[in-house]
Amino acid sequence: MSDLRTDNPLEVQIKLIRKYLKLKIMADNESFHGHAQERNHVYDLFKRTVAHGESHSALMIGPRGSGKTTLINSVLQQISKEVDLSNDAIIVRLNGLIHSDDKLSLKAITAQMQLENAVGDRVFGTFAENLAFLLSCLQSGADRRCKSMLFILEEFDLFCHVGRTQTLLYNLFDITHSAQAPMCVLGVTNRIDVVELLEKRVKSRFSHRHIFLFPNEDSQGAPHVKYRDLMVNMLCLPRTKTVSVKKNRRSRKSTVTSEDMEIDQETNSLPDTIISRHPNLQHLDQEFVQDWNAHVLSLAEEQKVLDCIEKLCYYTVNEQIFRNILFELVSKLSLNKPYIDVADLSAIIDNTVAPEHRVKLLQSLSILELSLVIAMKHGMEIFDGEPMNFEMVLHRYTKFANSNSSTQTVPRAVILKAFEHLQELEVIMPARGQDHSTDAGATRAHKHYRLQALATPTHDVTEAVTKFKALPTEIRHWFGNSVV
Ligand SMILES: Nc1ncnc2c1ncn2[C@@H]1O[C@H](COP(=O)(O)OP(=O)(O)OP(=O)(O)O)[C@@H](O)[C@H]1O
Repeated sequence: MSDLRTDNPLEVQIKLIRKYLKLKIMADNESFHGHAQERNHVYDLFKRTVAHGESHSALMIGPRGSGKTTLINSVLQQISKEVDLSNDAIIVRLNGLIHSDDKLSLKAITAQMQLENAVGDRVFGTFAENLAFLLSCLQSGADRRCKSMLFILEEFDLFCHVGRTQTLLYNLFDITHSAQAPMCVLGVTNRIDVVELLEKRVKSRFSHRHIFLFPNEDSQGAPHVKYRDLMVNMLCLPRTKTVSVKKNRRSRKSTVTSEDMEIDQETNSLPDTIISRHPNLQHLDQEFVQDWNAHVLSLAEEQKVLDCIEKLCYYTVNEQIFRNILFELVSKLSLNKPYIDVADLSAIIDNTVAPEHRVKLLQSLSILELSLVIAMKHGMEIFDGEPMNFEMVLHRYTKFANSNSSTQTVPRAVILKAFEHLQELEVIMPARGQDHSTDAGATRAHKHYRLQALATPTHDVTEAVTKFKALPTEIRHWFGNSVV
């Protein structure tokens, strides 16, 4: 409430709008749209497990930010309204990034099943024994009915990583395969080849049920039109009934001359769970809401907005990135700027995509990698843009490092690794005639001697070095003085 203490009613409303929209864009991880078939599939698996005690396993595969987790949350939300989820089932969520070995996973499973006390000081011979004990603890009631288990394994590919035993997966899939207990194991990943990572014994117990979530696959029409509609639904504020926006008397920018335009009310409002945590949001003035919605609709009609979104879609169709853009846009709202500015949208999209991307990539390099880029830039300046090989770059870098007592000496193998990483990132690329197998000489040449050229414009390197805050001063000086 404290941030709403101001006398200016317009300012209060803008703050409320900003807060509401920020929550809607970022904090709402339950409202899912599209992919009805895939969603039904997951719903079906979970519902059968919880309501009929069946056992299932499946993998959900889709690129980053395609809404995999949101889909699962929305399904669980729906099922919780239909059955008593908290009493009939236990949901265990594991993440391959956090639960990096079987011991940690088992600890998390025990904690999420609330069986720490039951386990106590007990020592188990094998992983399977431990898991069987946990499951037996769940059998309750006169008929020894077992609670259903929903295992959601995020970053599933990391559970099958090289050097990691797949005991957890083996045991979970074994339970679903032999239907020992009502259990659904759902692995979530962005690696399409994930099944290839499974051990033979694990693979044979997996149901091979795949649920793919590819952006745009389920929608007709161009992605930028879909995103434009998403923008309208994200930015519009909810009203009690289906919204009918007429040209508003106070909306200076509104170009909506049409009769009524409808806003999809289902995806438009925040879930009650979020609203109840922020009671202030109910103080939104309906007149402001109407005015704001008219503004958003008029924005969506502008050709420039569509062009900007089309440009973004050319580079990426990741909804998470699009939401980040909307979030930044909403954050700019203030008393001096009560409406969304198309110029801001354009600038944010430009910042998100090229050419700033290259500068950001350079800034994300390690100090050693950036030093090699600088060494290469100097070398190419001296030799009139001639490409250089690893030995030449190494020579320039070592010369600088030796003349600078504060620069750490790095083993040659580490420098070579950094050089190869630059190649992978395509910051440097094989010089012409070096990249095709037809050039037998070049392919036969040892990798240390293959000629490489800087693939990034030098002004990008200059910009990256200038803006690189953590760059040691001597490297900054070296950059400005190629003779060293
Ligand atoms: N179809 C969708 N419906 C609703 N929100 C979506 C959808 N697709 C993406 N999002 C939004 O995009 C963001 C990322 O979604 P989410 O975390 O579910 O993706 P993910 O596929 O699980 O990503 P990761 O692979 O990184 O775990 C969230 O803010 C989510 O609300």
